[in-house]
Amino acid sequence: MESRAFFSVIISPFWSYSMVFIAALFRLIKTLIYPHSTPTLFHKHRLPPGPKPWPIIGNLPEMLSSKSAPKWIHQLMKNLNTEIACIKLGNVHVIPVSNPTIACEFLRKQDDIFASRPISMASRLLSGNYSTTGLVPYGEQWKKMKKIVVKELLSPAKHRWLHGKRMEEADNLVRYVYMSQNNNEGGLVNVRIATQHYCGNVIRKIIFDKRYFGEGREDGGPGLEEVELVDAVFIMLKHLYAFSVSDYVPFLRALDVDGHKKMLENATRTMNKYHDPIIKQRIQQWKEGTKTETEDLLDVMVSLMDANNKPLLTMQEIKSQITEFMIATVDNPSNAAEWALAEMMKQPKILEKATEELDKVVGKERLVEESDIPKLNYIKACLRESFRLHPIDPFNIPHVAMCDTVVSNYLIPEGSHVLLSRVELGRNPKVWEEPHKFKPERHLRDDGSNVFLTESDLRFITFTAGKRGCPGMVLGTTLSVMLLARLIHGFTWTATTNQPVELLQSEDDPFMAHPLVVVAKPRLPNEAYSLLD
Ligand code: HEM
Repeated sequence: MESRAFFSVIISPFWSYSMVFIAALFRLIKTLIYPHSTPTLFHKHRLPPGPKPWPIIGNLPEMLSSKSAPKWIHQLMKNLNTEIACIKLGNVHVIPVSNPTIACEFLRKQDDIFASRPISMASRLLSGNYSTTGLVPYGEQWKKMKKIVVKELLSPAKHRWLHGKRMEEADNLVRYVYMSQNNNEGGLVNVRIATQHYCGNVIRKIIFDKRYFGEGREDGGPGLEEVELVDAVFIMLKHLYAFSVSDYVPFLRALDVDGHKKMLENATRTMNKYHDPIIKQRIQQWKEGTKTETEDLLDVMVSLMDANNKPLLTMQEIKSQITEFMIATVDNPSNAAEWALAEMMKQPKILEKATEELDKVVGKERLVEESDIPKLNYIKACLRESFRLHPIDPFNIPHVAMCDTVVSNYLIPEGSHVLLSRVELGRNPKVWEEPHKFKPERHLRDDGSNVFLTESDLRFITFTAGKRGCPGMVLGTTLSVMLLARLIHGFTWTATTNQPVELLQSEDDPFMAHPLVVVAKPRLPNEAYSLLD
């Protein structure tokens, strides 16, 4: 009798409707929080450790009250004693990582799942509404552009084809430093200007076959136009993936609360002002048949045809891909060379060893050539050390999870933004002995074999690995090595008495706090520089 009463309660219509309603409510709430969740993963695994999020806004209040989002994230990981964390910004799970084994799980083992990029105000603006390669979420557009970039624009054959243009700029670099001489005392050189503009000149030269947009300068230095353009590139870089609050709180988007949008629009306008007329004219020339010879990468882009003999790239794709190449080329090599030279000046034995290598491989009768690069292992070790210790960005470009998955036994929900920490990977004390010391020897191999700038084990970040790995590896290596090698081989470098070299990082970004301004004196016989006339 009692059991009959019990079952009649259980199955009474009121109770069964209530149970169904409660279950549906739970499911709705969960779907709102985790729109595409995989139930078993959510049962079995926890999110990586992290601060407790507020409803809806997540940990945005803590992030906004910190001076710098990257520093706040890194400090938080230290406080939690973790090498992988989960921070909620609005509805987005942000997953910072500072351990190479975990980093390899994301970018090598589960590369297919993490091959997308976030949607953000800055990436949309800079990529021309996602018409490029690097800033574009995974999909057909990315596949199309990556194929073109790898096979048509940055292929080994194109790299060889563009050798002459790169060498012209390597000579211009030496000319610019050489022309700073007053008398036998040497000349004062702002190394940051020399390195940033060398990179800007090379990419401009190989794309547009042009180094100056305006009159230029006698000494080979940047004109006003080039200064304006490179400044615009660094504004773009600073505000791309810069934790803009409106990316996490959609209803704030129209307000541009942190002013990032305005700054990016101005920078884009500057770049377009110089690039657009050249691109438009070139497209016209090819259309009219007044240009038929392929002389630079812009010609290659304009003349690529699809199966129906129609242009493969739209004007927007050409414009935006060129902007992306500019952003991708200028920052890493210039920053690595500036920091490397400063570190080497602080440890003269290292500078001496690098100079000895250069004299042995190149001699003193000529300047460094690209064909010397394979033999310059110590120079490459110095550059690796600079990339490890002084990365230009605190984090790698974000990768986005395309479905729920488990990494390092933690749940990583679909849509998570994975941020490999360039700073903390390179300085992880479990991986690197004396992590804060500039010690190029750690990158030399016992058997004396070739040193590369690539680091596929992700113990620090240069070009990363996998689907979204950098397609500019060869060009990036060439630029970095030629830059540092030519500066060190061609000149002796000393600090001025009133401005000693200080290895101090800027509060706001990964640059040296003060540009490296030091005295350069030619160290080769005059004949070695004669080709520069
Ligand atoms: C030393 C120089 C360079 C370094 C250290 C570097 C580093 C990187 C890194 C870390 C990424 C992101 C990889 C990832 O998401 O995991 C990347 C992507 C990319 N880089 Fe580079 N890069 C360099 C030079 C260049 C150059 C010269 C170009 C082209 C002119 C270039 C074009 C690209 C492109 C298009 C992507 C996006 C790839 C994709 O999303 O599929 N990079 N680079």
